[in-house]
Amino acid sequence: MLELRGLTITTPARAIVRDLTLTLRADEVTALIGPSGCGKTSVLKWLSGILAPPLQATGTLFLDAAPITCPHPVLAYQPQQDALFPWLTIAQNAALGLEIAGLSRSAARARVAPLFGVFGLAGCEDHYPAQLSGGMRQRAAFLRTIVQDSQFVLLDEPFSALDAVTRLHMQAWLLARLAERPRGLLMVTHDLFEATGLADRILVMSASGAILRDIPVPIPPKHRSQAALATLRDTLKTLLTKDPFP
Ligand SMILES: Nc1ncnc2c1ncn2[C@@H]1O[C@H](COP(=O)(O)OP(=O)(O)OP(=O)(O)O)[C@@H](O)[C@H]1O
Repeated sequence: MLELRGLTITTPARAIVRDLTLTLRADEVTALIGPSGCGKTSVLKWLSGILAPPLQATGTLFLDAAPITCPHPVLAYQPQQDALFPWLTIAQNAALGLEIAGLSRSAARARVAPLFGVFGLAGCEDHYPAQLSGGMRQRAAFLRTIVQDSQFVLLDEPFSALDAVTRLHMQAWLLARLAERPRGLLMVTHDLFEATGLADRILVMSASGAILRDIPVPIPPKHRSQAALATLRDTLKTLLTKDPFP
């Protein structure tokens, strides 16, 4: 279990996140939703250890009740921008996280290779990021993140650049993979269909940077239909539109 206690993030002008506390279970998908600019990305950046000045933060993170500092190998992070290295090929980019974690180059390449076809990237292994579409780059960045062994995965709008059909394919792949090997996911999304379709719990942030609601999704993923989730989506929409701007 990951427990974040008392996270406050400030710019030189104001507090954007205020005394935020949340827990992530190692086998649960948590969606983090909230108005644009309320601080969702900043929370993920802090958890991944890359929150940079002028933003300042105080807060404490516990892994199974022991304090840890970030970055920490238990957490993998996919930023909102794909952050692929432009001078590396897609195969090199995809394998990078595994190599940093200590796998040999050949073992890392062998681990990522089967996923190029699954993610619609077959034939692009030796291309550079600039040669790919935005959606392809986002899938390559997702591949680089999800192949890592970290028990917790932070995803910042991981499918936002994908067309509707590809997005459904990637979501179905992710659910199937999580059913095989449960992991703790924290996923920022603006898509209420995505949040209700994938998550076990939905955290709603307020415009003032606090957790407004922690809402369990009571239906197991394989039994979720659009109709069954409509009421929950309406509830979320109401919460989000009440206070739309920070
Ligand atoms: N480097 C920075 N300097 C000053 N303010 C910043 C900086 N980075 C972010 N902010 C401010 O912090 C607030 C939270 O930004 P953040 O990106 O975390 O929000 P968000 O909820 O992820 O937004 P969105 O949903 O639009 O991606 C915003 O008001 C933003 O302008």
